[in-house]
Amino acid sequence: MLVMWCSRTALGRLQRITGFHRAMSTLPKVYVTRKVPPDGLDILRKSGQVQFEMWDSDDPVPRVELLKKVKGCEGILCVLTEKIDTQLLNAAGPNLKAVSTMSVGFDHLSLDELKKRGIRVGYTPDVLTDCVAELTVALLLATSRRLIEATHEAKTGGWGTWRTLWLCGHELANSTVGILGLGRIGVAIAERLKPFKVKKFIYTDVAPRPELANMIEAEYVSLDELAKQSDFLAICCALTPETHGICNWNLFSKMKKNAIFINTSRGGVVNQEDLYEALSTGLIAGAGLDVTTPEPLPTHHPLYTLKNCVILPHIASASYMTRNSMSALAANNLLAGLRGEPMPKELKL
Ligand SMILES: O=C(O)[C@H](O)CO
Repeated sequence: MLVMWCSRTALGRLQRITGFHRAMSTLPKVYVTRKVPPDGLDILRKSGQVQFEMWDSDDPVPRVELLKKVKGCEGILCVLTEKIDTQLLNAAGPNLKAVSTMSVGFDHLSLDELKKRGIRVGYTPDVLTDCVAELTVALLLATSRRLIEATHEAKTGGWGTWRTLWLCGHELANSTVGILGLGRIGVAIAERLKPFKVKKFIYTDVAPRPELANMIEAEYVSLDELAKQSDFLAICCALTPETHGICNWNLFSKMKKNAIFINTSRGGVVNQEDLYEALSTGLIAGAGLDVTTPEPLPTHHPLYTLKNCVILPHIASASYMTRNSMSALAANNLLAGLRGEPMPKELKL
C-alpha cells in the first residue's frame, strides 16, 4: 500500500491517508495483551477487519493499564496471565463480543461471566498437543533418570569413580504409566512412551473415555487405583473447581515409593505442601513440574531444595512452531468471533 501512495500526488496521498484513518477508526477495536508471535499479528494486520493495539512487551501488561486499554473493545486476544473476570469485563463494556486466549488452558477466564454476557471464547487446543507431549516425556525422563542431578555432579566435581548404585533411577520398561485426565495430550504422551516398552497404561477421568483410551489400550481405573498402580503418573487434566488440589496427601500417600509424579497441566491441581512432604520423606521417588503455584515459583521455595524435584518454568508449548501456530489460531478465532461466524476452536460455554 505504501508503494501505491508514493506514486500519487501529495494531495491525493493526503486524501488517501485521511480516508484510510477514517476507515480504520470505524473498524472494531481489539486489544492484544502481549507481544504474540508474528503469525498471529500478520493475520490480524492483513485481515483489514480490525484495528488493534498491542502491549508490545514480553512481560504482562499491568492490570491498571489493561483495564484502561480494553475500554470499548469488541475483541480481546490474551494469554494465560491475564485474568478475564468480572472487573475486566465491566471495564471493557458492552461492545465486547469475543475473547480469544492463546492457550489451551482456560482457568484464567471466568466462563460463567462470559457466558452470561454472551461473549464468545476461543482457545488453542490441538496445535500444541505434540509439543506438550514431547516436553512431558523429556521431563519424565529427566526426573526418573535424574539428569539434572547428574549434570550437576559432573560439573561440580561429584563425579568420582564408577559406582554401582550412584545416580540410579527408575526405567520405563515394564512399568505402569497412569494418566490423570485423558485427553488429546494424554494420548500423545502415551503414544510417545509406548516404544519405551511400558507394560500398561491406566487412566482416570470424570467418566471413561473409550474412543481415546482404545487408541493407547488404556484401562479406566478409579483415582485410588491410579495412585496405587502407577510407576509414573502424568497429570494432564484441566484446572477446574473439581480438580483443584486433587494431587494431595491423600493421593501421594497411596502411591508407590518408586513412583515419579509429572505435572504439565496447571500448578493448581497440586497441593505443593503435601508434594514437598511426599518428596522429602521418600514417600514417592521424584516429581517433574512444568507448572506451579504461583508462577514464577519464588526462588526461595522449598521445592527447589529437593534433588528429586525437577522444576521447569512453564515451557511445555515452547517451540517456535507451536507458539506461532497458537498465535495464528488465536487470531483466527478472534476474527471469526467478531464476524459472528463459528470460531475454528471455540469453547462451548
Ligand atoms: O494452556 C496452555 O496453552 C499451556 O499451558 C501453555 O503452555
